[in-house]
Amino acid sequence: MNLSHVLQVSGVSYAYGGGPRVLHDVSLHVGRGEIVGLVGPNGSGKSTLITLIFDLLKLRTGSITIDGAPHRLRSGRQQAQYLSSNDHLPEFLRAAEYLDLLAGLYGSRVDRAAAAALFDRYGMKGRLPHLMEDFSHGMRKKTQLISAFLNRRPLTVIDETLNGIDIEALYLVERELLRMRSEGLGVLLCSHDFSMLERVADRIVFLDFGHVISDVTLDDLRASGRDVAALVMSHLDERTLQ
Ligand SMILES: Nc1ncnc2c1ncn2[C@@H]1O[C@H](COP(=O)(O)OP(=O)(O)OP(=O)(O)O)[C@@H](O)[C@H]1O
Repeated sequence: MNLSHVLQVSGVSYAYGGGPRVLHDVSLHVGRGEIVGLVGPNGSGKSTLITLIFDLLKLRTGSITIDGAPHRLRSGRQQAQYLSSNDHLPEFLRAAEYLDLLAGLYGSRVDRAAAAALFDRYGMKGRLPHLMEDFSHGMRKKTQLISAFLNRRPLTVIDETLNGIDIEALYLVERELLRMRSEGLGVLLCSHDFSMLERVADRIVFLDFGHVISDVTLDDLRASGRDVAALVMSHLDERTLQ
């Protein structure tokens, strides 16, 4: 086990029910103070992998540790937070109550002043006491993100959460992710937005049909004269020709 990794996925394979395998011997890691972009075509297995990391699907083959602890144990699970791709938040809660609920999961309390300042910065001034049923799609996503910024776990996994937020918020989120990195926190960022990944990620893991095709640092990718789109497209071209 490498103690400098906040996430270690080793030899994970998975099949739903009696179906075919959708993940094949997947290994990847996220280091402390590292942002890793997870990319891959639709159906390549990104969400399945994330669901396994958070023990929402039962892992049968391989192992996963979070901050050095098995992902199934409370000690591991409490070190990670997950921002899902959807905007399904408990609508009967006020935003402040939602932030309290999530902080409570990690045994902490919300810093009210910090929460209000973030709501203000993300264009939602005065909305903390409001029911989330009145929030737009982008406001729900920003509320999820603000919760993650307040809770600051060693590992944050973001599954397409940035879709649908405005450009100003995206800029603020990118800056906050870089700040988290500088604090030694790890982020697994699953996205189809390659230009955003190129601005913030240190490394890219590319999945296709449940296989890790490539695990490369942005520095090495740039040194080879390619970008993330070129990495993906060259593989898809090869696959088509086979
Ligand atoms: N609940 C399920 N039951 C059976 N098969 C599933 C289920 N969820 C996903 N799959 C299959 O697993 C494979 C991987 O799907 P997954 O959702 O993990 O891909 P993804 O990379 O997250 O895709 P996208 O970019 O579209 O979100 C696909 O073949 C999909 O059909």
